[in-house]
Amino acid sequence: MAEIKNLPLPDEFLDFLKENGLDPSIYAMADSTPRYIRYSNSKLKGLCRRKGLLFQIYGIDAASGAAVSALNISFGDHVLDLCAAPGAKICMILDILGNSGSVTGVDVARHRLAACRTMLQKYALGDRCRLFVADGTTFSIIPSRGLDYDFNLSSSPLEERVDAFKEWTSRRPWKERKLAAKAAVKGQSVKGLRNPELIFYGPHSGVIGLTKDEVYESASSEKMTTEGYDKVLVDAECTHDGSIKHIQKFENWGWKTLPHRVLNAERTDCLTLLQVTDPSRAGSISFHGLTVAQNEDVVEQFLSNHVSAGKLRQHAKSKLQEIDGSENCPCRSGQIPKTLRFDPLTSQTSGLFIAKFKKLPS
Ligand SMILES: C[S@@+](CC[C@H](N)C(=O)[O-])C[C@H]1O[C@@H](n2cnc3c(N)ncnc32)[C@H](O)[C@@H]1O
Repeated sequence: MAEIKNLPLPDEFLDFLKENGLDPSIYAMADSTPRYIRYSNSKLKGLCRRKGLLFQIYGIDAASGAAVSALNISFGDHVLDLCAAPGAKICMILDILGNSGSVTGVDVARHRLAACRTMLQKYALGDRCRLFVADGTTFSIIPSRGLDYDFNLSSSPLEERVDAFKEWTSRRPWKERKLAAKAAVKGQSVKGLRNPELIFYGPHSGVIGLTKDEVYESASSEKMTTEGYDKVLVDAECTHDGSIKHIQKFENWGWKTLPHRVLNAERTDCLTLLQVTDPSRAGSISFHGLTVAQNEDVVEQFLSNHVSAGKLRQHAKSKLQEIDGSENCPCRSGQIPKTLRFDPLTSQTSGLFIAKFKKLPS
């Protein structure tokens, strides 16, 4: 593939970069962007013990890895990944948690989340994971904390609980699929998105033994705060101008389609809405665009909505946090202190912006 600096970037895109104070040379390292992998030491040891030299590795961009590290995941955390597909970050989160806590992955794109499910199964990481096709801006299902269904302690055995979830299988009975399709059509919201639809759950995700009403119960914002997630990752959709890999795809898609696909104003506005979504407890957000409008401006907007519990009571106070270990990352500070920018040229990653917030007690 030719170096990206020699690619025929359309004038509109060059103007866009200029307007945003971005130097087109940030795309010059396209051909030499290294491939990154992550492997888990404990897993490596365990697997090596059991299967000789076999060990498990998977690819993840270093900047994406930094977005997950920013969460400072602790043993037992219940983590919400609001834009989860196709799933590189959710794999890393599950890998860090091991046999503790849980992860709930949400994405509006069913086909992308189905690809995420395939990845979880391929890497055997789905044990404590649930995947919901849902709109992250309105998602309000709390984590299941009773993660192991206890047949002995339960007052009614699994078979007696009408509608109770049993072990997940990709081969759902025809009747169940028909009912789900009917419910999905009924549940169309004003935005045209379906009500949450559970498309995968692991054996220790807390779903088995619960009824549909229990699994899909929508929590009040108060309950979401007290019983919600310990960490939230919002890997928001954006124009993707910061992603080298995305820009390279226009070689196949045609450069003329770039202004429509990347710079479409309506799309950008709608995405900004997601980017100001309130993470329910503590979380990091990461964006793949490089413009100030998609990054620092969103952080400013978020903070102004959350700066004072008294000012806007529907939002709890939030504070920007320092990202631990950032001194060892190939990134620089964003225009707002404590935020990080990985541009493709200096970081040799595919490009990312990261901000970390902590919800403060009101
Ligand atoms: C940058 S990708 C996420 C990449 C993913 N975190 C990973 O590590 O592979 C952004 C995702 O956000 C999803 N998305 C966009 N709007 C959404 C919304 N309102 N609610 C949930 N997901 C949304 C898109 O479908 C897309 O899969």
